[in-house]
Formats: sequence, C-alpha cells, structure tokens
Amino acid sequence: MVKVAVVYFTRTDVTGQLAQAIVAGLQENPLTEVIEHRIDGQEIIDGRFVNPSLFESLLSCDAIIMGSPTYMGGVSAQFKAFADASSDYWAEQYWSNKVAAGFTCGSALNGDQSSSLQYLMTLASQHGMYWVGLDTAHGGRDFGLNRLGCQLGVVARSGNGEVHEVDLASARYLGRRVAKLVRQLRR
Ligand SMILES: Cc1cc2nc3c(=O)[nH]c(=O)nc-3n(C[C@H](O)[C@H](O)[C@H](O)COP(=O)(O)O)c2cc1C
Repeated sequence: MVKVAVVYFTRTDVTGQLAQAIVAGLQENPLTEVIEHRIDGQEIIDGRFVNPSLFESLLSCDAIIMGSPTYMGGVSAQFKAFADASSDYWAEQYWSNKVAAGFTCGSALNGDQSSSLQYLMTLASQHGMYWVGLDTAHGGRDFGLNRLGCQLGVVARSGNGEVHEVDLASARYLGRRVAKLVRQLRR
C-alpha cells in the first residue's frame, strides 16, 4: 500500500470538488490509501493551526497533495495557517523525499492562481519534498486536459461554484499521476 494525503481549504467547495476528483484519481489504484483533510476554521486557534493527529498521520504518507483557493493572489489564510504549523516538521526535514503536488482555483481566468501554486511548490521545497506538476501540454498531446495551461499543478476557474469538467478531469489526472509516481519510487 502507498499512502497519500490530500489537505486543502475550501469555503464555497470549488477547491473541495477538485480535491474529490484528485481522490478519485488516487483511488483508481486500489493499493492507494488516501487521507483526505479539509481544513476547518475551528482548527485555527489564536491564529495557529492546531491538529497534532493530522500531522502525525502525515508523517507516514508517501505524498501530500495540497490545495487552496487563490485569495488575493496567494493561498488562503486558512491554508497558510496549516503551512505555518508544518514548520514544526521543517528543522528535521521530516517530510523530506515525500512527493508533493498542488491545486487551486480562482474566479478569474487569470486570477494569479499560478502564484498560489508557486507558493505551494516553495513550501514543498522547504520541506525537501519532490514537486510533481502536470505533464499535460495544453493544446498539444493532451489537448483536453489542463485547459488553462498551467503545468505547475491543477488550476480551475469558477465564477459560480460549478467546476468545469476539464478542470475536474485534470485534477483526477493529477491524482492518478501522483499515485503512479509514488508506486514507482517505492520500487
Ligand atoms: C478574499 C478572497 C480573495 C480572492 N482572491 C482571488 C484572486 O486573487 N484571484 C481569483 O481568481 N479569485 C479570487 N477569489 C475568488 C475565489 O478564488 C473563488 O471564488 C474560488 O472559487 C473559491 O474557492 P472555494 O470554492 O474552494 O472556496 C477570491 C475570493 C475571496 C473570498
């Protein structure tokens, strides 16, 4: 079995629907155990994200896939609280050699969603993780996936809470890709 966590914040459920699609992609392989965690505002106490049991279970994961809506050109404060709390695992590089990937959404076609993914990639790098993007060339070999053309990870655009089927398909693809890569690394 390989173990993959999907940790995300969502308020109006666009990121949540992307997370579900990623989980579905991960579960295409029955040998993948998935931990899904939706960050809840109640986990943030006096501005600090507090959930020791989540961090305990992340320690044994082969991969952590992180998601947040894009808020003001970056990840949401709720996701950032989780990221800041992960600093407890940074000094000893406890997440080193885990695989990382990310997903985000925004209401604009180009609402600076890439900035959120760049931040997630930086976070993963601080932890010594291996970042995995999308090998889907928009308009090329994989015409149909990654309609917004970002290869850092999954980017969705939604103005009304509904998620475009291609964005969901891209998210499912990312889940499948991470599960496959983790199995290859394990061998
Ligand atoms: C405080 C705030 C800031 C936002 N900033 C951006 C932004 O910079 N770019 C963008 O495209 N959308 C922005 N949005 C829109 C959200 O990213 C969009 O509604 C997204 O679908 C919400 O994700 P969720 O459904 O997972 O909560 C912002 C929304 C809020 C509430």
